[in-house]
Amino acid sequence: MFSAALRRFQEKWRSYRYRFVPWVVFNLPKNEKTLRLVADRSEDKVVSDEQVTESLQRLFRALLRSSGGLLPGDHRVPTHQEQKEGEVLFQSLGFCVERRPSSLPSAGTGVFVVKGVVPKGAPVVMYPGTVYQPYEPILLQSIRNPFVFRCIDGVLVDGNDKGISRMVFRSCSGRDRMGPYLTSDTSWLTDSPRNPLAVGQYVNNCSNQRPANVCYQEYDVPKSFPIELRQFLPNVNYSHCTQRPLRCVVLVSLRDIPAGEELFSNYYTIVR
Ligand SMILES: C[S@@+](CC[C@H](N)C(=O)[O-])C[C@H]1O[C@@H](n2cnc3c(N)ncnc32)[C@H](O)[C@@H]1O
Repeated sequence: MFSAALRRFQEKWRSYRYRFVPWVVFNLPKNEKTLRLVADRSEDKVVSDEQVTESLQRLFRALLRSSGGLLPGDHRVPTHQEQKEGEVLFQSLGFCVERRPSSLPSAGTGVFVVKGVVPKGAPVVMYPGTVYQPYEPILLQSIRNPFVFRCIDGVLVDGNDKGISRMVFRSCSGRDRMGPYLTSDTSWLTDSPRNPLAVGQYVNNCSNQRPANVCYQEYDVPKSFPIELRQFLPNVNYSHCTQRPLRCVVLVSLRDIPAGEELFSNYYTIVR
């Protein structure tokens, strides 16, 4: 009985320790190899914003075609094979990613490359969720929520697909619709997202044994991003009135990643 209680405690601790500041500080030296010191947002770029835009638009155009939506000047009929989002991802970017049980014991779900090879410097997955400016209220949503991602400038992205977080995302997404156009995608809240990249909140933390193969990169969606492609963006602003461009976070590959590998990022980025 005592050993069962101890096991339960150990499991809870393993899952909680990433949010326990003294543990994080004590373990920083162990993560030195992958630890990133970031002084300002421009230092955070592994690839240029233009490259991120290009990759996302290539995939979103293909997803739009496969769902039957034709782009201006585009008269192609979608083939049956294109119906599956994973296949569309493979055809457009050369790899597929999926959520699966992590290769680490008691780490829950992780994200794996399941087909093809991710080349170095590619946006591999996106971090979905509601975007909060530093002054906006997130207290309730953040309680016992390991999915809140903090950007370098204090902007927060709540990638939890359950509870209040889920309701807030759905409500903000419905609110921001522009006439016939949706400006964000709520399907990342389900088991089969329309945008197959929208699983980045499930990427687990690296260790010395499992070094990071992806890193977070913040991406502000440019004004020129086509309105008909915004329906695949898995992020929405909490406040309708925010003047800032929509913040997205992509995870970019640090090296070539073959099929079969789990993605690992570094949760500890220190802002100087
Ligand atoms: C953002 S979530 C990642 C997705 C998570 N694996 C899940 O199934 O919900 C962060 C949580 O994942 C777990 N986790 C992440 N990296 C881990 C690791 N290297 N070892 C054990 N647990 C880990 C911890 O419970 C942490 O609080």
